[in-house]
Amino acid sequence: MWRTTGTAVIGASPSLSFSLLRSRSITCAVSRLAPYPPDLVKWVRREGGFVHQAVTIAHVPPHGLGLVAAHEIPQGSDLIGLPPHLPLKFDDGSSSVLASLAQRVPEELWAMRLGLRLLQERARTGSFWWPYISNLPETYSVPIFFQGEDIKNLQYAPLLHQVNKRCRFLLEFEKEVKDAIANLKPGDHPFGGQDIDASSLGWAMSAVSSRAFLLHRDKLSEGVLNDMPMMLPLIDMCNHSFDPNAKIIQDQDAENSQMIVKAGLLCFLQVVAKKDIKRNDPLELSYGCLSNDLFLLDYGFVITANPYDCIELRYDGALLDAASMAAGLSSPSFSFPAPWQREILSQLKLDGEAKDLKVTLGGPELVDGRFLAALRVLHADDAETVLKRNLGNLQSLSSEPSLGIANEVATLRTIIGLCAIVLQHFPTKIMEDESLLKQGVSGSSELAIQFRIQKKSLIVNVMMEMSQRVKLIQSKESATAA
Ligand SMILES: C[S@@+](CC[C@H](N)C(=O)[O-])C[C@H]1O[C@@H](n2cnc3c(N)ncnc32)[C@H](O)[C@@H]1O
Repeated sequence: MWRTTGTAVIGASPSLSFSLLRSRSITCAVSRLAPYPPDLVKWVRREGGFVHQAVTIAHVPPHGLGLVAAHEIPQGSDLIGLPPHLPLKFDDGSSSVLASLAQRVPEELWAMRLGLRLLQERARTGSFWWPYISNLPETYSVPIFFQGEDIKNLQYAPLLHQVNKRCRFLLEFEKEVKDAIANLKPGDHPFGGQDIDASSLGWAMSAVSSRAFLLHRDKLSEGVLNDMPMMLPLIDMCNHSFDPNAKIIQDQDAENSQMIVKAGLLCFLQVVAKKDIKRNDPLELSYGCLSNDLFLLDYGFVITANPYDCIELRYDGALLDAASMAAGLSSPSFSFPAPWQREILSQLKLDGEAKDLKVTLGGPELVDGRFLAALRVLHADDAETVLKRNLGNLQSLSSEPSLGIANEVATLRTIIGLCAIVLQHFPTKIMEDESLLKQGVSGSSELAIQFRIQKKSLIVNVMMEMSQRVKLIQSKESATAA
């Protein structure tokens, strides 16, 4: 039953630290662990679950497999209901060795904890979950499996940092796992005597991060719902959309012991149609309002024009001085704010002991509120006017120019200047990236290039949006003056 997931190659590129390169191609996303896995729909029904008669598993290029409606399904219909014993959770049957290994996994890499459990079931002969596990993809297109060169090709430091952190963790965790299981008796071995390496750990972590759902498990004593990641067979065949036609419903009523009765079956949770679904439509869920960084890191894909994508910047006075000079503004004061301006920067947590200098551009807000307020304040020279204003209003792009037209234009032009500087720091231009894609590249290179194109497009969009605002403000001003 156990199939090896390839070998880890450390430091695949001379300039980048780590990658868990596999020997297999990552583009073969549809290839499953077993060549002919059992029918998942039949298994779920046999185990007491409910599957709408129109729900089928099909190829949904380029997303791999997905659920598709074989005929029309009206809004509100029950699509899938799972009984409580079908989800794969960490606690079921996990040994003490597994539990102590799980404790060594940092909170942010929670997927690795459930991944240990998945590896345990993957190795167990006759596992109850084999019909589910055998249907899982054999490989994942997440960047921990990219060639070192493709990690570098992402061209975006915050993501490079995350990828390297994950790779480093997996390589260190491999040693911890090997040490923990080295001298165990065969009966105590959590992975049935199988060897575990960074690559198999990476496979399990990616299987979980790309498929698990955080669900309410039980209410703590204070009545607070405790979230727990679970793998939901069949439901996790749904692909992602920001405008999904299906949603997951879980009964949150503890008195009701988290059960829903559907079609005479006792279900732990269910998927229902949010809209009327047409014949051949894919059934889609929303994985959340995530940036492309998270989609790529956890799921191995990138969304074009993702409204939740953003770029992370570090608030830096010298950089902002350069940005306002690039925008043609004279005497910038970002590097040496006046005491009253520093006081406001501290309130915005962009100065002082509790400072958090990470700011963002893009996403629904377009410009990070704290950052926008700081720019407005630092372009102002009259403390009295600024101190009369509400700090909340200063953080909003939608409000009227709160510190006057000249201040607003200078603020927006500084953002445009900053965007120009950030764009210049990317080693390639969008046009070059697009022509590379046209030439044809490997699956991981394509993802890396798509990712950086999206980051650059986002910056261009912010620049365009800011320029439009400048024009609008100036035209309003000249109309008033006329
Ligand atoms: C929960 S699984 C969905 C089932 C999966 N397509 C399969 O073949 O098993 C999530 C994975 O599906 C793919 N996927 C889902 N939604 C996608 C989307 N909107 N664009 C690209 N790939 C998507 C990605 O490979 C992702 O890691």
